[in-house]
Amino acid sequence: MTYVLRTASLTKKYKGRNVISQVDLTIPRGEIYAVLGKSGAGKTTLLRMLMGLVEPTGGEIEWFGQKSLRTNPRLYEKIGIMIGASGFVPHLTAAENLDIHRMLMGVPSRRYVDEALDNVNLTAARNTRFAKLSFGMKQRLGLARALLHQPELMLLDEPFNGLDSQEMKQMCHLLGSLSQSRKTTIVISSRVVSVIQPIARRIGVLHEGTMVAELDDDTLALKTRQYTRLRVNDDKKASFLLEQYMAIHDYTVMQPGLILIYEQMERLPDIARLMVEHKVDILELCPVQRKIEDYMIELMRENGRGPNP
Ligand SMILES: Nc1ncnc2c1ncn2[C@@H]1O[C@H](COP(=O)(O)OP(=O)(O)OP(=O)(O)O)[C@@H](O)[C@H]1O
Repeated sequence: MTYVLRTASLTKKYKGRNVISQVDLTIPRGEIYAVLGKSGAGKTTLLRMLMGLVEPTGGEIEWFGQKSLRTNPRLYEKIGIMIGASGFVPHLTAAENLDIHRMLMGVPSRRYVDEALDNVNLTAARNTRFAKLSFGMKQRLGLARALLHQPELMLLDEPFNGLDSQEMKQMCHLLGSLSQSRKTTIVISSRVVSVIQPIARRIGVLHEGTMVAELDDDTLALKTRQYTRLRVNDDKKASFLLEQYMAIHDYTVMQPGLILIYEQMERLPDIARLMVEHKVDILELCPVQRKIEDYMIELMRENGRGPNP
């Protein structure tokens, strides 16, 4: 497998305090990797180190197998960066701003500017001065700049900030299709898990500078799947009844009396009837859809780093 980006024991200290601690990442070509964490977790610091904008205090980063962007500046031709909508000239239009970037990146054809504007739905605003664009439009222009030169690796720090849900969906769709059609590798940071979950192949959960977990999409689907919660006075008898009368086998007895059932969600009334008919007392019976946000909080607690109040 070709790895586009790797870090080993990547660490950043500010004033003697670890802001990023020993982060190991291995990101293969074409993957969308999301760095998830609440405010202050260290996402921007991590992304800025990956962008070559912040010098690590310790550890290593490898881009396309090379250890330094400074001594290999041409690597930037393969990398698209988005840090909000900073660095645009306010009195130039959206298209003019992108054209500057096109020239800087040595992209020969103006067609790329039109294509980038079209990709982020900003064709109609191509002649609008940057200062007059809405916040969301500025964000989208930032993304257009990051993808204009068709980079192999995109590093996007909180690209969804300021976007409405429709715009977020469009951006997710665009990033998903870039990763599929061009095999673009995308590292994206966000505070909002529900936004990035649909497109991320893996999510790294960053908490107080430490990567507390890395979850692939199968694990996430499993951890957040729907189930029926059944609490009874006799879990052995209840389990027997579920298996014998309803052919339910995908369940776990979590603790004495508490059964989580992962199949036949629609048959909740049948479960109730079965238990009553066989004189099993039902103390609780309800469908549960665990939200991914709840799972993340649980994860942090498990790691002894419960979220701040
Ligand atoms: N230049 C700096 N000097 C000192 N401390 C810094 C500096 N940059 C970041 N920090 C600190 O590092 C920690 C992580 O900040 P960072 O901006 O990376 O977090 P974040 O997860 O991106 O947060 P947010 O979601 O709010 O943008 C914070 O405690 C912040 O105060």
